[in-house]
Amino acid sequence: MLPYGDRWRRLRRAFHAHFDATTSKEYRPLEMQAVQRLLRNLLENPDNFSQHLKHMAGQVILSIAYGIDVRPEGDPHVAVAEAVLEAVSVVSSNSWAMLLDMMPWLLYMPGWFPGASIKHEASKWLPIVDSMIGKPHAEVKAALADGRAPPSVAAKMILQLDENSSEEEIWTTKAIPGFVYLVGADTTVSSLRTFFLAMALYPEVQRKAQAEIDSITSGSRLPDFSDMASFTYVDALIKEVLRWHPVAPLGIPRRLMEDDIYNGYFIPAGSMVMSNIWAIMHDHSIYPEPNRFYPERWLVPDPPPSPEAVFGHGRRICQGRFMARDSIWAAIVNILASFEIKSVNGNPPKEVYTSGIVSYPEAFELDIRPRSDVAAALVHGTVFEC
Ligand code: HEM
Repeated sequence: MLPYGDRWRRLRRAFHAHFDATTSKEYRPLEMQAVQRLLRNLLENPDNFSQHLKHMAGQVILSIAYGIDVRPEGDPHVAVAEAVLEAVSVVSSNSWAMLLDMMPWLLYMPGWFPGASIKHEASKWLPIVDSMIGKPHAEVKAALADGRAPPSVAAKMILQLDENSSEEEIWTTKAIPGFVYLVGADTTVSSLRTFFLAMALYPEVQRKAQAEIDSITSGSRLPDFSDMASFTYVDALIKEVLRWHPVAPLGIPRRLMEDDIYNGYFIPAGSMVMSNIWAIMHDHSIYPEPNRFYPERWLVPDPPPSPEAVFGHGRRICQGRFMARDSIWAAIVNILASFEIKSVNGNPPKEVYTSGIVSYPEAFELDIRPRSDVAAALVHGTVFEC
């Protein structure tokens, strides 16, 4: 994570140009394409739903960031990116990232020094990160030189470079598309796994949402972005997915730039501060029965504040939130329109989450079937060929 300062501001501005509310809408066709592939995968192999979610998130991000048309199975770019995510999740779940942030000198300690195993860990995964970022970037450059590069964030950024571009500007064309995968894929997968878990645990919510979708599509087509304003209950369900188990329960750690006093406590400059997003989203006085998955809480005349805080706040608020919301929306409405999600043999999955910066429901099994023959035919019929 870059410290606050001019370089961070420039990076954030560059990111914003590709992921603000307006530009993010340009990615909707790519998101829908990945969702349709997800539906097909769920139809063919429902037990592997978790893997299909990873593939979907990978497809969305690699196509937006690099214009990569990922293979339906065994795509090498997705495989490398998944290895990186695995490494990131190991590092964050062991609190190494935080440890390193607090004590960066650990990197310079000899291997026998307590805590210095982080150096060994980092040395294992840094080359993988490098290959994840460096390889697709080189491919885009080569494709641009041949005049056959599809539109992508990387292509747009490379084309903006000229002979006067600084080292930092060149680095940014690599950093931004790579960063999108690092922060975007895992978070999207986590929210969608939470969605599956909630649907198995709260079947009456699932039924209500499906009834609303059917009332708009008559069950004769799959929903698309033009239906977005028509869904009220589904909208509330998605807010509840984000609130019920926030993807990053303690946000991303921040460091104080100057001394501060909060509630009478003196906090010196340089202290690390965490935002307890989980506590904000489980405040009894604002969200009664906070542990219950209850979309109706958003449908009263004076609803609670929307769960914006799950994306952080202030000058470091999540920059991918517009795109993330669209991907999650497209996946959830289409899954609800097409599939029945149930516990296996009436045994509800356990609501157990991993720790780490990004938190996931631990592995669970589901019984996922098409809602009808018509739903299965729609899934088959509308998949874009990749
Ligand atoms: C459900 C999905 C997501 C959730 C819940 C989420 C949540 C968060 C949170 C809590 C932060 C820390 C904000 C803070 O410190 O106040 C963050 C930062 C960030 N997110 Fe997301 N995120 C999601 C998806 C994405 C996606 C898809 C992208 C990229 C397209 C993205 C890009 C970023 C970036 C670039 C930052 C760092 C901002 C900075 O430090 O300046 N996120 N996200």
